[in-house]
Amino acid sequence: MTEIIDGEAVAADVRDAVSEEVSRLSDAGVEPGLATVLMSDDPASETYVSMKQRDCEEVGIESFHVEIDADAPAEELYETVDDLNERDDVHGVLVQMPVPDHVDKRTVLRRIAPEKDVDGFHPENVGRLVAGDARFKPCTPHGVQKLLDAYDVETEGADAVVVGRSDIVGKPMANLLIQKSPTGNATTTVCHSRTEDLEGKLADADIVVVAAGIPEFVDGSMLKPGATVIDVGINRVDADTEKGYELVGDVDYESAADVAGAITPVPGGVGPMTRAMLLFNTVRAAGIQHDVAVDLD
Ligand SMILES: Nc1nc(=O)c2c([nH]1)NC[C@@H]1CN(c3ccc(C(=O)N[C@@H](CCC(=O)O)C(=O)O)cc3)C=[N+]21
Repeated sequence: MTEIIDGEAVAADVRDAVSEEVSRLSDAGVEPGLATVLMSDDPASETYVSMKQRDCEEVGIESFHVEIDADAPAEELYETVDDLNERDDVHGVLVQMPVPDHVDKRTVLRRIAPEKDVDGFHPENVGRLVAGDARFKPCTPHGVQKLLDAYDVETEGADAVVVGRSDIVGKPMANLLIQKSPTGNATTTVCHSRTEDLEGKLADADIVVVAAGIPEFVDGSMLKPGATVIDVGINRVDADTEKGYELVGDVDYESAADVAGAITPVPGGVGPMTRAMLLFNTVRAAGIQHDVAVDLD
């Protein structure tokens, strides 16, 4: 039987653990706060940001939100980040991606104070992760790691294939999988748009993480029977539904579920974990900034 990996359930457990740490911080006089910045008219981005605010409320994290006109000068975004960096009540700063074309993404990511960079995208935090001394693990790969752990998926010595090499998912995911740790130690292959023989790489994979950004890119015929399949894709495709679209992953769920040993659904798989790990990082950030020990790992 194929096991369906319940991201909502594991995310709820993470939120419970975060809530407890919020209480401990509060006893120490610290109220953790997260600021989200949105510079986009994209409806999906608006949905995600409002979900993040709702999550904060649920666990007792103060949330602040700044919206900037999508056609405002880039400097306005940079200065907003500077202001949030300075504020004592803001422990985490997240600038929702993507930002408009006239904004330099690298400048934004460098401008966020590394100790408030709860996405883990600042070069200092990327470097620390690669060096095996992570401060904030990027939320999506960290969430995947938690899912694998929660479902006792053995990574040690496993053959893992990551499909996609983005800075926010593919690269950090591969880094976590190769690390010398009980949740790492996998033999990891990273495939991407120039990979010659994706089928050949997937055929032997015990763990497959797909973050290609292409709807239903991987299907069951490409998987090793019993493989654990983690679908990071969240694609809105036009459909005759109330909202006018449906969410599909980067994996063809029907065919993959027939072959896989365990699989994440979309929605309800990796997405909720990404949001939960953001709360986790925010509480860690507050702990670091106020020198209060936080019991999360
Ligand atoms: N600075 C930054 N940090 C991010 O972490 C970030 C970002 N920018 N830009 C966009 C992506 C995307 N992302 C999602 C997180 C959760 C769901 C999620 O919870 N999805 C639900 C469904 C949501 C729905 O109904 O649309 C699910 O999969 O079950 C989706 C997408 C975070 N991102």
